[in-house]
Amino acid sequence: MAAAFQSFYATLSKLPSSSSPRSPHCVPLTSPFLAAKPQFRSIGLISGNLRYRTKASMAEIVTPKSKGKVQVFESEEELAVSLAMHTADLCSEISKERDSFTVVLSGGSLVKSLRKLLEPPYIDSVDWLKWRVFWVDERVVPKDHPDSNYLLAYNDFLSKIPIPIGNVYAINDALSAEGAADDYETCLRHLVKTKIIESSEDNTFPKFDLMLLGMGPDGHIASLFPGHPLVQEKEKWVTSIKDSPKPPPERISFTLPVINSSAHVALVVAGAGKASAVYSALGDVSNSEVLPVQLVAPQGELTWFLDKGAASKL
Ligand SMILES: O=C1O[C@H](COP(=O)(O)O)[C@@H](O)[C@H](O)[C@H]1O
Repeated sequence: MAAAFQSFYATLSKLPSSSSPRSPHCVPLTSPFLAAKPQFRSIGLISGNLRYRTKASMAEIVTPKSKGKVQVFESEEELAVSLAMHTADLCSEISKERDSFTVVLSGGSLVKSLRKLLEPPYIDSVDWLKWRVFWVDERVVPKDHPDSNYLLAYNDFLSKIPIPIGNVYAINDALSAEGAADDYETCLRHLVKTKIIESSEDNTFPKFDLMLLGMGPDGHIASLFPGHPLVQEKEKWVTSIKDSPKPPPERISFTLPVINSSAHVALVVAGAGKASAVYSALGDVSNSEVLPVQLVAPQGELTWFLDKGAASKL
C-alpha cells in the first residue's frame, strides 16, 4: 500500500501546473495507482458501525425556514465524524448503481472537515476508485499557489486517499478567469455526455452526486457573493469573477442552477463567526438582502452540518 501511495504522489507532483487550453483535465490520465489498487472491503459495513453512530451528540432541529435536514453538533469534531459517515454512506449507495461517485469540493474550512474520511474505517472501506472530484469554485492562481483550492485539497485530503489522478478535475490555471470557466464548463459537458456525471431531470444541468459546500461569514457559497450579479446567472454552468470581495479577486464558480441540480448538497458550517448568516438562512427573520446561501435549494436532498457556534443564533 505504501509503495502504491508513493507512486501516486510522485505522479501527481509531476502533473504540469497547467494544461493546453483545449485539453482540460477532463481527460482522465492513466493512473499508475490503478494497477496497484488494493482490494477494498464493502462499504456496507460502515452503515453498521455503531462506534461512529453513537459517538456524535447531535440535535436535529426544525427551524422557522427549515429547508432540508438541519443537524447541530456539539463540536466541529463531532460534525466531522458525521460528515464522514454521510459521505461514505452516499458513496456506498451510489456506487452500487454506477461506476462513478461525483463529489464537488469547496475550498476553505470544508476540506479540514473531511479529515475523518482519512481514518479507519473509511480510509480502507470507501471505494475511492469511483470518486470523481471537482471544485465548486477555484481561485485563478497557479496550482502551487497558497490561495489555490486545489492545493489545499491536495495537501489535506487528495494526497492521502488512493484516488486515481485522472479522476481529479482541476481547472486549467494557464487561462484567464473567463477562459478557465469556459474550459471547466466544456470539461463538465464532456463528462455529462459520456455519462460520468449524471444529468438533471430536464437535461439542462449536470447533476452531481454530492456537493460539499462551505459558507463564508457573509453568507457566500462557492464564489457567489452577496449582492454580486453572478448570483443571478441562469444559463452558464461555470462563471468567472474578477472582482471578488474576498481575495484573490479572480475566481471561477459553479452557478446556482448547477449547485441546485445536485442529488445531495451538504452545507458544512462551523464557528460562531458564521452564526449571523446561518440565522439569516434558517432563523425567524426576513432580511431585505437575500444571501447566496439562502438560494441553495437543491432538487435533491439538502443537509446542514452545523456546530454549536454556527447554530448559536437559531
Ligand atoms: O473563498 C472561499 O470561501 C468559502 C468559505 O470559506 P471558509 O474558510 O469560511 O469555510 C469557501 O466555501 C469557498 O470554496 C472559498 O473559495
